[in-house]
Amino acid sequence: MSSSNRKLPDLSSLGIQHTPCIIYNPDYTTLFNEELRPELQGFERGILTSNGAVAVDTGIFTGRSPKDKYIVRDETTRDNLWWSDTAQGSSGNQPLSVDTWQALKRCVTDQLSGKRLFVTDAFCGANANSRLSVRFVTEVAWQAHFVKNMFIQPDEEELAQFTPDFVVLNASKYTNLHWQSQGLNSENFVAFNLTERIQLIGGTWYGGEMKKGLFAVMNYLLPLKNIASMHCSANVGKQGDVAVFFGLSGTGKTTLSTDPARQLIGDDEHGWDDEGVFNFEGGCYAKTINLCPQAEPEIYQAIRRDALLENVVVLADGRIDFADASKTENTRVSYPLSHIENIVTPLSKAGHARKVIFLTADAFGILPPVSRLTPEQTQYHFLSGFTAKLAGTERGIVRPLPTFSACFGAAFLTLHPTRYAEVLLKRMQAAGAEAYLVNTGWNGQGQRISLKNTRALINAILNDELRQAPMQVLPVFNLQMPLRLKNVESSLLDPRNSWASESEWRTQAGILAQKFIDNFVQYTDTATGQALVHAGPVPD
Ligand SMILES: Nc1ncnc2c1ncn2[C@@H]1O[C@H](COP(=O)(O)OP(=O)(O)O)[C@@H](O)[C@H]1O
Ligand SMILES: C=C(OP(=O)(O)O)C(=O)O
Ligand SMILES: [Mn+2]
Repeated sequence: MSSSNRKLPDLSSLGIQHTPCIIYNPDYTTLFNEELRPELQGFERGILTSNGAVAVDTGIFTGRSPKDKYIVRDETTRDNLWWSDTAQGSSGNQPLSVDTWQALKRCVTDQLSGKRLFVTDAFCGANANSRLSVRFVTEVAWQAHFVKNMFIQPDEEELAQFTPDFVVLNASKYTNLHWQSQGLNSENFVAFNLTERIQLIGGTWYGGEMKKGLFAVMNYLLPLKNIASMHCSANVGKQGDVAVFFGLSGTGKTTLSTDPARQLIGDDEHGWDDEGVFNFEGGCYAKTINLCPQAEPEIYQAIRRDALLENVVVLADGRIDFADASKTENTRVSYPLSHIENIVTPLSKAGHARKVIFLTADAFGILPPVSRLTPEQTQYHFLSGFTAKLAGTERGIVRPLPTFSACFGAAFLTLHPTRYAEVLLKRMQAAGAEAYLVNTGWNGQGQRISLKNTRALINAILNDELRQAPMQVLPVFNLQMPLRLKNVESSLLDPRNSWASESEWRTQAGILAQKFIDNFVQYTDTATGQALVHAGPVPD
């Protein structure tokens, strides 16, 4: 049954008792057979699709549930975490008492006791000196498959020496009926204890909680070691030129980093240390809504045996209807990096980044498709993290919602945003990196810029055409944008052209500028923050 002959892990020290059977580090064939077992019921059951990949439904939760996320407030975290209940802005880190943690842990370990369990050991982080050795315990086969796809798979030798330094206990089948008396948000919880180094999951089946959960843990550990921890994708060109693409969900990190002309490092979570940029993950998690084989051939072809589809509609003949959003807009596929042809191997790492691209999906039609940022604007826009939240990835978001998400990933930050800005700035300065803002969103007519045009703009950044292009300055936002580029129509470069008149653009730009200013107030209690205000928009 298990692909590893090693001694089975001891779960009783975690409080999990009477385990009749452990499927330990299952290989892909074992997982495939487990997921398709005909007796499986409900959300546990996989369906074989015509391209060879298994598809599952993740239940009521088809996205993360940020309101159900908690971190134990104790000696480890009390003074250094970015808590949700401080005056300095609002983070997603809701404090949990040690007592409630213990109660939740008991419920989770009770749920997992006496069950046939999947145990998966994997790394988070490509570098031995900063990676986490994570043990995932789940009842559900496809959850083990998800983490096998998304995290870095140890080789046989590494498995033989594997000692977990973080444990994820996933009790997605458990419902917490005591949530009200415990002062929690709902019967679902995603809870972290950084002293015990354990994540508990109850109620939600969404695999993204494990993926982004460990990202939040890396976001805690790495900046303390002066390593930048970044919500970005990354790739490297033939000359060894590394680019990172920051952006909130749906802005294009996965799509735009998957570029046949450049080797992919990773699509979502990276660190930047003295050697360069490295991936935390071993796989990609791509959106599949309206996936078009012509526009995104690499991702389309990655959907094959060993990939795991989520919440897609599978037709009677096994084909997938990628246009069907009836379960969710956030249909997904996870696959190991090896499903993409042009990747960095054997480790997903490369040198220092020369280009830092901030992806924003502006739903207001105000920001230019591409602009070049000064060092101050880089810090300002990194701390602001403006974008529109797209439907699907988070519970309750059904239409694009303008939002400011610090460091383009506030939901995953464990420390105050300025910590990430400081480390990134240091790394960028040392590498002589330049920053650009790329708007992958909508214009004044409500049309989204085409993938083809965004790709052309990204190429112009990466091949330095944009550096040499004649520039003009967009008023209000004071952004430097190119007047002409070879492979895109010039009129597209100035967002004002998509409005009926310049004055209409100006009116709306003023409204958006005010939102930036209101949001930035949270940073103006320090001299550094004060000094950055002038790098932001100035309404008329
Ligand atoms: N101009 C564009 N740039 C990037 N993505 C676009 C564009 N137009 C449409 N899209 C679509 O938007 C989605 C971007 O999502 P994705 O790359 O998964 O974002 P992220 O990885 O940042 O969450 C994809 O479904 C992609 O096909
Ligand atoms: C999986 C996620 O990442 P992204 O949408 O950025 O790819 C997420 O935010 O839950
Ligand atoms: Mn992505």
